[in-house]
Amino acid sequence: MNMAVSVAATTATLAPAVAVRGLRASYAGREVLSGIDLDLAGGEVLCLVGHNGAGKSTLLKILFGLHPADAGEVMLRGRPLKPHPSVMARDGVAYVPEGRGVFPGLTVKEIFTLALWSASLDAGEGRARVDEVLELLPKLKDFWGKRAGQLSGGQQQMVSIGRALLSRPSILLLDEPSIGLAPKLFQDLITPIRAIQQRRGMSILLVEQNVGEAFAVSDRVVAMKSGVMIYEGTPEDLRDHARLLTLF
Ligand SMILES: Nc1ncnc2c1ncn2[C@@H]1O[C@H](COP(=O)(O)OP(=O)(O)OP(=O)(O)O)[C@@H](O)[C@H]1O
Repeated sequence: MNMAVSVAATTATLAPAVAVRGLRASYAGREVLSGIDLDLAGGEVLCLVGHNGAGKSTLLKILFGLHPADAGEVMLRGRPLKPHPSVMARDGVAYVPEGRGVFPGLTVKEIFTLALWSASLDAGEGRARVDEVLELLPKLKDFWGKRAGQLSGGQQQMVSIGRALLSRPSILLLDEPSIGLAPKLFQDLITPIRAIQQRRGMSILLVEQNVGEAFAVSDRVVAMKSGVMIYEGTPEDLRDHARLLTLF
């Protein structure tokens, strides 16, 4: 066996799905991330919580290549890289932005068709992927032919997440999926995602304000405040730290 290859393969297996070190970022010269060190393990659901403006969305955007870092390093499965949306998507990362981001004039079917087309999947593979997502989120079938702009916030959120799952990501970046959703609707959405995450060993970085529901599906929690991490632990630990919970 080639020892160098074997060691490299082992390192890649053990490496976190995503790691950032010393990450700094700003908007127009105002620093909003001030040295973030974070690991997202393989198969882990990590919930990022914190006040409005703490920098959570910016961190997700940097990881998908939608905002540049001023300093620091991003590693994907142990490999340093400069994130760019096309590179990240090719490497199995999917990003669901805050606010859904679905085209209001297209039907759900058209939105999925467009996603399959941009992923250059052949028709057979495309159908299999759609069937898989519809099996996971069967409620999508109820509004399959409707324009996204006519759907409720929760339904649009489901479309947005379903579209992201079409690519069978190994790493899912989810920015506040609960926004505008009643707790029951959020549960309907997050429970099947947690199920597929466990089946496939997918890693999820979940930004949430709605800590009650989000903690129920998370393995670990990181709290941020004003661009720095202030706490890291299990959801149970954080619930026990009432003082910390008042911070966000
Ligand atoms: N496009 C932008 N231009 C300028 N400043 C921005 C921009 N986006 C975010 N900011 C600022 O960067 C800081 C971090 O914002 P960010 O959206 O990352 O925080 P957040 O923790 O996700 O907040 P929220 O929970 O409200 O979404 C805030 O002060 C915000 O005002």
